[in-house]
Amino acid sequence: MLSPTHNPQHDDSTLYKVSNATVRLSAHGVSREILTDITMSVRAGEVVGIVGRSGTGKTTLLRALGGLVPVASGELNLRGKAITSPPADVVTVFQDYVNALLPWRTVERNVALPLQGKISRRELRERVADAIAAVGLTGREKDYPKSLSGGMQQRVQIARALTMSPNVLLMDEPFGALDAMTRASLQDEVLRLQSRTGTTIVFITHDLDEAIYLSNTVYVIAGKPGTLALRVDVDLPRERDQVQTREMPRYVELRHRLAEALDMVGTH
Ligand SMILES: Nc1ncnc2c1ncn2[C@@H]1O[C@H](COP(=O)(O)OP(=O)(O)OP(=O)(O)O)[C@@H](O)[C@H]1O
Repeated sequence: MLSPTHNPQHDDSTLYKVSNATVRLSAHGVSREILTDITMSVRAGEVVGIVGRSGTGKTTLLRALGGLVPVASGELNLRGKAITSPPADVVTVFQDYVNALLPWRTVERNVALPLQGKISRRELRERVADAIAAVGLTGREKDYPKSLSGGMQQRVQIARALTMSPNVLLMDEPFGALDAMTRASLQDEVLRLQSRTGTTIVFITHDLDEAIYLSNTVYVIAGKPGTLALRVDVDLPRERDQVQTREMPRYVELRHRLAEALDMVGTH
């Protein structure tokens, strides 16, 4: 289904390059600096996790990467070009799954929406079925969003993003609404898909374990305005396992460093 692109082991070409970027947003006529002095890069095929306390600007950073908000100063480049509008091959999965789906369309018709009329009906049917299977919703194709749990609705949104075969997938707390079991299996499904397709993923999570488990690199955003306080390279074997990976001494060490940067040590 998804076109093979880059493999992180063999390709370290820079996809995103962000240098000293500042993002300002205005509300009620007052402009405020939300992010300051952001410098980061994302390689093609990398999985990058962003963690940080509430209100530090994680969603704003993701929106900037998706071309949905501009940088006020500094640079934000995708493949060497400044981002001025949402790039065609970048797909964002929003936190607000309730409003992300069209209530009058069934699961399969929601998933099919972005590609309708753009590819043959046969290919569309196949891609939709693949994506629905990938998020574990086979059998629910004809259901309407309102008859699904919040977690299932979020999975439909993820399936819709997958059918688009994006080169870059930006996800804002994609698994936040899911129960622990579903969350673990969807994490593994995303890892499998990612290693098969080389899709670059940048995602936000409040869960340090999820950040380490899925990522090659984790960034901590802290402060107001938010800035990148720490970058952690997750130098664990890329083959992750829900039990073994989390028991590795290195995993525990990385978790501790992140918790310290988030000021969680001693309180959790
Ligand atoms: N459109 C907007 N206009 C003005 N300020 C905004 C806008 N959107 C967000 N903000 C402010 O920017 C700051 C960062 O918000 P953002 O949603 O990026 O943080 P976050 O780290 O994703 O938070 P959370 O973890 O709670 O989702 C907050 O203080 C928020 O009030």
